[in-house]
Amino acid sequence: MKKIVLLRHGESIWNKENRFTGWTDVDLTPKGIKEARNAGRLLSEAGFSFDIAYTSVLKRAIRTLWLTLDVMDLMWLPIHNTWRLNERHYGALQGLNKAETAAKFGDEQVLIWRRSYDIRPPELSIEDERYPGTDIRYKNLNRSELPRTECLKDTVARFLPYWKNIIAPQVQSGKNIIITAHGNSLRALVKYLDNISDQDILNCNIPTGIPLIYELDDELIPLRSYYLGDQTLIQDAMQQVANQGRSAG
Ligand SMILES: O=C(O)[C@@H](CO)OP(=O)(O)O
Repeated sequence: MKKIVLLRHGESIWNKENRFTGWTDVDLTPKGIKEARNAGRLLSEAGFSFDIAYTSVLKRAIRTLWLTLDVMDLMWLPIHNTWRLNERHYGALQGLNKAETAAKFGDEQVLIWRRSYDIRPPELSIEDERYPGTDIRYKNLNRSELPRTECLKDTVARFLPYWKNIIAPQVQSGKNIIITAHGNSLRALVKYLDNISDQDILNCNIPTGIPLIYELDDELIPLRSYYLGDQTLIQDAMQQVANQGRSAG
């Protein structure tokens, strides 16, 4: 049996401010730092160790991984950063407050933008300062790879080649791996692994800073998956993520 660990970054500044984040490179809050350290503790206590780590090119995920590995005394571990694990690009919604956007456009519309599988949020123009084309970390990407907005289906399409060609062969060869990434890039992987329908993925919300363990057979088909930690708190944390897109009244 193979095991992989998926970890969403700890609380970020824009999680706390309830803003659509996407590819915006915001850092962790003090609570997010604590969550990342706690993830390391939970993993150590459960006897996990790793051979390779994968993360995005966004600091909230990178720092979460560093803190987790620090607690586990694994800072020497090779880390592979890829834009393919970045959060889903939220287009022109990036920076807007989620509850205010729901008050303006309705809870239903915001739920569609946040969780529908194949409907994209409004896109950025390439002149917009939020467009990733001028950011040096993406200089080797071509125009067609640089998103102006993404739905989850787009995130699945850009992440899956990396899973299939880079990560899955390592898992199959027996390496223990951790993937530290984002709510929606991890939903993309969960959808693929568990073969969740386009409709049902709407109800999947991944909380910050809680290790999600997948046990897989030799074909990398999941045998079971579970979060490490207090299960009641985890259910609450998932519900909180779902509620972020609701208007206050
Ligand atoms: O804003 C974002 O980029 C994501 C993750 O924080 O949010 P949501 O859960 O609304 O998809």
